[in-house]
Amino acid sequence: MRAYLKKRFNSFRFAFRGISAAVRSEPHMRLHVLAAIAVVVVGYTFDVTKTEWCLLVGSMGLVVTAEIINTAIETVVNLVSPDFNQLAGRAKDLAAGAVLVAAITAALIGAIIFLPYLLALAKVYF
Ligand SMILES: Nc1ncnc2c1ncn2[C@@H]1O[C@H](COP(=O)(O)OP(=O)(O)OP(=O)(O)O)[C@@H](O)[C@H]1O
Repeated sequence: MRAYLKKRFNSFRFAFRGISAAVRSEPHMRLHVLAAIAVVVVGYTFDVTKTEWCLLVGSMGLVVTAEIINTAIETVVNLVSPDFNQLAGRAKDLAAGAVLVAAITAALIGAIIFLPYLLALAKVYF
């Protein structure tokens, strides 16, 4: 039982080490984290509903997850194919494409949620 718990604990430790490595090594990852903090601040400011929070949290999780997987793919490609190789390039382009799709999806969800709040605020002031 003790060995089992230690193994599970180590799995979490390695996973957190992976997240930390992505944040430290990837400028894009730091941008996603900053964007997520901004979304949380704006969400609190507008007092968005629970359903809207779920969509925002889901979107942020999607983008950060995609970026971590992209970083993992880039790392493996660099390991197995440090020299130019068409397939290596395609693998990296595909992984980067996944991040872009996740980011566009998150941006659209953010716009759908926040635009009505922003328009209501604009009506009060203008
Ligand atoms: N070994 C390779 N062979 C062929 N093309 C490559 C190779 N490495 C990179 N490329 C091409 O260059 C592009 C950029 O690669 P790079 O490793 O710099 O990724 P990046 O998106 O700039 O990563 P980062 O997130 O670190 O900024 C890839 O998407 C791919 O098209």
